[in-house]
Amino acid sequence: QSQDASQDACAISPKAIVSDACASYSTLERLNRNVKPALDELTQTTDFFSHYRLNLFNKRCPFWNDENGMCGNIACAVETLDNEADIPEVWRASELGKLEGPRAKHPGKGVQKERPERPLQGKLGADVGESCVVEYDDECDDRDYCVPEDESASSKGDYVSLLRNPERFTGYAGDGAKGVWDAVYRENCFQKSSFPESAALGKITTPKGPAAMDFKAVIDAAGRQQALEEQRQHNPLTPFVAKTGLEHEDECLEKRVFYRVMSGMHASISTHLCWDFLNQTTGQWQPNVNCYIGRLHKYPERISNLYFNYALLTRAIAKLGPYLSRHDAYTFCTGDRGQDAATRAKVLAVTEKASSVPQIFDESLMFKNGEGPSLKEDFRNRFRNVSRLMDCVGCDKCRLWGKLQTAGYGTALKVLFEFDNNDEPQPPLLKRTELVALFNTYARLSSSLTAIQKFRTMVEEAEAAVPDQLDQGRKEAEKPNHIPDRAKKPRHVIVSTIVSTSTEPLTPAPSEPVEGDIVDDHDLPEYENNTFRSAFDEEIGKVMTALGQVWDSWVAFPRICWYIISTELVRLWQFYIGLPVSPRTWGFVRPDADEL
Ligand SMILES: Cc1cc2nc3c(=O)[nH]c(=O)nc-3n(C[C@H](O)[C@H](O)[C@H](O)COP(=O)(O)OP(=O)(O)OC[C@H]3O[C@@H](n4cnc5c(N)ncnc54)[C@H](O)[C@@H]3O)c2cc1C
Repeated sequence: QSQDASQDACAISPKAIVSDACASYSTLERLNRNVKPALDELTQTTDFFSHYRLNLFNKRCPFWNDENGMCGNIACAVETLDNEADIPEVWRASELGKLEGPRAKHPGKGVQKERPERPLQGKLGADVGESCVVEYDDECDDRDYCVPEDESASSKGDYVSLLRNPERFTGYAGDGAKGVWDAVYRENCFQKSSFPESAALGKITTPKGPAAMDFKAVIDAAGRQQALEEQRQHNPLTPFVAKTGLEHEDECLEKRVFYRVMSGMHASISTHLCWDFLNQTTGQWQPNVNCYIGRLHKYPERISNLYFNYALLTRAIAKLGPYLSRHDAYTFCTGDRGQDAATRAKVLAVTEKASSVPQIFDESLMFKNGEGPSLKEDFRNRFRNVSRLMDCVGCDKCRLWGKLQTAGYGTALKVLFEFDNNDEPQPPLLKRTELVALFNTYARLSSSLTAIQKFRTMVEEAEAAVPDQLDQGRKEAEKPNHIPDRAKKPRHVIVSTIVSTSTEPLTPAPSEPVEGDIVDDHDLPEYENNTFRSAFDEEIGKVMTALGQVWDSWVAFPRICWYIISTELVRLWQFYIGLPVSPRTWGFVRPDADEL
């Protein structure tokens, strides 16, 4: 397809290229409703796609000493959840972040050669056909966007069950988590002129090499990111305006796409942790609207990036369909033909549905014009650095999903940019881990889209409920950012009944309305502290009013005494000289409860 034709096809607005994906929000939501059942079926009912191999424990963070950021140690847990000692052990951050279920080690080369029919050394569980899970060692490819899992580790890692370790709230927060996100966004600083190629983070080849210095070299760029963030905070609360990444508008498409992929991944993780949030008061897993408002609803651009990622992955999956059906090399369960055919059918059901919206994202526009071609290598190296950064995530479950999702996006980029490369007619074959990561990342985005829609409904319901109860004028004056008080209240958000539109696996709908939130105020994100601040201000206001009343009564006291004495003297005189006595005009009255 020609570039001009695709530009026309994308021309949904005068600034067509800025919107980057050629589909509206509602089109993507409709598509998601169509694809999601098949995608859930694939990722939740097949052994092949519900187990992932990764090196979770044997790789150290190559960029800094990450010991302080580890959620496994109690210091991190105390940092994120105050009074942790008072919380039952199973709800502590260090526990929530742990992996569950049996794990099996990747077989060594010798074992693979000797006993290919029964390759795993560990046990994954009775229901798992091992031949559907194992991955044979493949050579790495220059065209990879992620670092191979065994790059710096002696072990090839473990297979873990994704179903037994859902992505959800873990309590991982504080400097460790923030440091990783900051470093991820710093990778977006493509500054070829001021950032020499030799210092590019993508050139890091050894852990603990020049990387730490390079991070310092780009620290200025973080200031710009902060400025953008402040700019974002002033966005009006209209989450679905077509205002997609405007602050990146001056950048070329490639740089914008890089930022969007990172931000969209971050938004998806935030969505899942808000949707599957642990209420430590009741012990229930449930959506936390307040968390959603603070992390996503107030930032339409983040939601837009999430939708952009959905479009990007949809395009990659659709593009992969013909390759998966054509190439015999893709077997999903070696040694079990029946299961192989069943899994293949489920894969193709997803790729077929994903192909139902053509022109969803046009990758042919990337790395073509201007500085585009020279950016490709840089883009790939930066993406590899992000995948290395995932080893700095100090919480097992978060690291699992962080690694899986970066690998998933890396695979999508590989499919988009390397599969029809005219210079290299032979497309690279995908490894098992890449396929599993790609489809599970797509499933994550799919769940995020569903959760975002439900969250939006909850906020709308909360907004609609407020005018009945409050005077409209007072409400507008009191509501910062037009978020209803009920929706903003930090510790007592009532989650209204969730309208279920699909067989959403993430939805732990509460049986009855319960209060949300568990984090203590000093560690709360800004949005939650804002509400604490307003409550504090309100209390101070009441104290000041009370002090004013006490002061007024002290000032009035001599006057009141004089009034009582003088009227009583008049009444006494009237009585003494035989006149009718005037009725008493004062008395002792107890204040009622409201006045107190
Ligand atoms: C790879 C990774 C995986 C994680 N997985 C989990 C998990 O599974 N469960 C869990 O409970 N926690 C997880 N965390 C932690 C979680 O993402 C947050 O870091 C944590 O909840 C603290 O949130 P926060 O409000 O301080 O801001 P953070 O989410 O840490 O964000 C840091 C800063 O980045 C900016 N920002 C936030 N969102 C976006 C966005 N979408 N786009 C652009 N900028 C943004 C904001 O300026 C914000 O202040 C993970 C962290 C990482 C690094």
